Amino acid sequence: MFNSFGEIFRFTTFGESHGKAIGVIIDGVPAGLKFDEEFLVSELDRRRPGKNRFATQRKESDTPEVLSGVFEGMTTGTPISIVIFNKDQKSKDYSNIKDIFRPGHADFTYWHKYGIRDYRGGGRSSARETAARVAAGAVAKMILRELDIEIEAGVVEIGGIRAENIDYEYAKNSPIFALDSEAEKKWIEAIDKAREEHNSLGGVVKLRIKNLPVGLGEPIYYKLDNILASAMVSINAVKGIYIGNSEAHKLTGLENNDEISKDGFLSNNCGGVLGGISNGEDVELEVFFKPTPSIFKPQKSVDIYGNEVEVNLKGRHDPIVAVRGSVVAEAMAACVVADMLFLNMTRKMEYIKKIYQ
Ligand SMILES: Cc1cc2nc3c(=O)[nH]c(=O)nc-3n(C[C@H](O)[C@H](O)[C@H](O)COP(=O)(O)O)c2cc1C
Ligand SMILES: C=C(O[C@@H]1CC(C(=O)O)=C[C@@H](OP(=O)(O)O)[C@H]1O)C(=O)O
Repeated sequence: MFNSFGEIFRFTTFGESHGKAIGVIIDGVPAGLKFDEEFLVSELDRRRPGKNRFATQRKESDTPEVLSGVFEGMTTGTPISIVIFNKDQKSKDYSNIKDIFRPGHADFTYWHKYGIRDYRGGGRSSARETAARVAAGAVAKMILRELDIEIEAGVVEIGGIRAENIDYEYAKNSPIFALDSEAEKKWIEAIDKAREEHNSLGGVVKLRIKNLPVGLGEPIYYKLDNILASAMVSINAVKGIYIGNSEAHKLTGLENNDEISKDGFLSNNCGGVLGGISNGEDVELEVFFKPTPSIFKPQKSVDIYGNEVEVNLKGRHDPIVAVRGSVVAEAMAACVVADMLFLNMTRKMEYIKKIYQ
């Protein structure tokens, strides 16, 4: 596979935003891993909608039910399936846009591709699906924890306002996962203003992976940065990523190169990846989210019959996607790293010999 992930640790999600349930089936988890259900619940809680005014007001508890793959608190090596039942759909809110395409959302492309569309809350294209990804990410994190690999993320930019001081600890208790307490005040004002004006904002998430060994990633077809990029851009509303210093393209070679001493690298502009392979430094990236497409302002569009119409939306929507998106980005990074670790093992004779000794 050239540009995707899921060679060994892989998952499939299912379900629609207003259907009965959403869920995930995870393959490739080794047997004998302690399954921390409390942690799974807490990860889903970090992403869940309806928690505060910075998120959609849809109220879902996102309580997971583990259906398979776990016995007496341990993984069995068989597929782990997790289901989350939808509780607060309010599908009627979407009846007036049943035949109309929302600007910026996937309604137009789904209709033209399939000729049939679950219009209730965007169906499969709704980021409700990302709850299932966070469940997969929680399982990946359970594996990574055993190896002291940690993944942290938070918001570094909202509405064009950039953080000046990055503090990952601060983000853990911020209602908007802000990486900077000063910027947080300005961001909250900007989000409140956008909500009052029935508009939305975009943002950037910064993410780091700590304690990775040197050597994860393959030289051409399965580069660590390539696969991280693919995983991140697969998240709804993500339009790009940057590996390492996002100002690097403005620097000279001398400024940008990370010099090396016998104790290690003297800087980390490369974001922990050289030639597609981890170099042992923190892997750092930025993830760019567009503004939420569903806004409460009249906009021009067409219906499925080709008539020009004015769109007026109801429903409940995030005033900014990047905030909850930061939890989804962490989950996707965890899945990529778990997969890369297992792949790395299968590509080294010394590990394979150890397993068969
Ligand atoms: C966590 C999260 C929450 C989102 N919430 C909303 C929302 O409330 N309303 C909306 O229109 N889009 C929301 N989106 C974005 C849409 O799902 C996305 O823009 C849409 O599927 C079209 O895909 P694209 O933007 O990648 O082209 C959210 C995305 C994420 C990651
Ligand atoms: C329900 C969630 O977020 C949803 C993401 C979303 C979208 O279009 O992406 C649209 C809104 O919901 P609906 O699908 O009902 O239109 C959000 O509330 C969730 O994250 O669990």
